[in-house]
Amino acid sequence: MILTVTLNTALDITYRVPALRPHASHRVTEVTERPGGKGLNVARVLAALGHEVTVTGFAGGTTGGVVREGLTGVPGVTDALVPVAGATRRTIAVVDERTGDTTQLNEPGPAVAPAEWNAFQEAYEDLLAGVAAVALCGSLPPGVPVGAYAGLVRVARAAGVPVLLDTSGEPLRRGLAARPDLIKPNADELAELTGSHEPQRAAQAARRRGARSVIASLGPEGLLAVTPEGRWRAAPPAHVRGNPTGAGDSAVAGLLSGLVEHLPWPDRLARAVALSAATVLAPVAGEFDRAAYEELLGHGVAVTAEAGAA
Ligand SMILES: O=P(O)(O)OC[C@@]1(O)O[C@H](CO)[C@@H](O)[C@@H]1O
Repeated sequence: MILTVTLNTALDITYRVPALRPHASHRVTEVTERPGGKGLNVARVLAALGHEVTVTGFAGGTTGGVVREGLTGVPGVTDALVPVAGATRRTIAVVDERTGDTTQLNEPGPAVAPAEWNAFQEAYEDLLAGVAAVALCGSLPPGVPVGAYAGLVRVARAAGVPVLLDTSGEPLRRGLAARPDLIKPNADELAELTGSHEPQRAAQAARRRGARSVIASLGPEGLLAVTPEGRWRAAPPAHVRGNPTGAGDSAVAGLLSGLVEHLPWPDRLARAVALSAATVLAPVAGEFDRAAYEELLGHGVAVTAEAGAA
């Protein structure tokens, strides 16, 4: 069993428009709605790979109800979301059909009361018993303390559960000090965290600040892994075009599944890159194209060792 935490769950709404233009009114040609927030995306991909997953975090209001309803039909996913009085947020992705570019608008999320945050922390401790790994994913809703992830990392480590942290900004900075096993920042998040725009150097700096392993996602160039066991780059065969929403979450699912299956790093990275690219190729944001995934895993992804000590 794997646990994913999404404190700021979302109802992800994707609009397709012929062309997105500022100041203009648009006719939406297609609308899709699905349960979102990074940890829920990670959970769906893990379940599709055959893992049993429990999801927790907060859900409330009508949107929270829609999110929970949407999870009921997903085999392998158990809903352990904690109720909150405020309404779960919506996020809007607007896809420009002409260019394929996506513009993302994320609401802040519900205000979480101190009693609700305490209830979550109690539930989290109970859920950690017996899980093989936990992923802490995404932004924090208002009211949740900025050091929340640091606390959740500490509790997981005390319980002996490997912990992956996928967030940004101050919550990431504070979370690092609690020494997570793995972080998966993108190049911008890593630069913001460390002040270095050179991914190798920035990843090493993030390790010095507390992360055991750093897997930097470099967009179309794939992943850079800096770990105590070595350094690797993993890249898809060619530039993959499509909607990148959820591609990072699929990479997290690949890394986490590889961790609990005790795969060697190169295999974990190949899986993460193949899943990520197959998510970009899928027509619906946050889902992956299984045929493309298998094809990429078979021949497509190149994993190369990098020189230098980890
Ligand atoms: O606001 P956050 O929590 O950072 O990101 C939320 C979000 O944009 O990330 C996912 C894609 O990675 C979407 O499902 C989701 O709505």
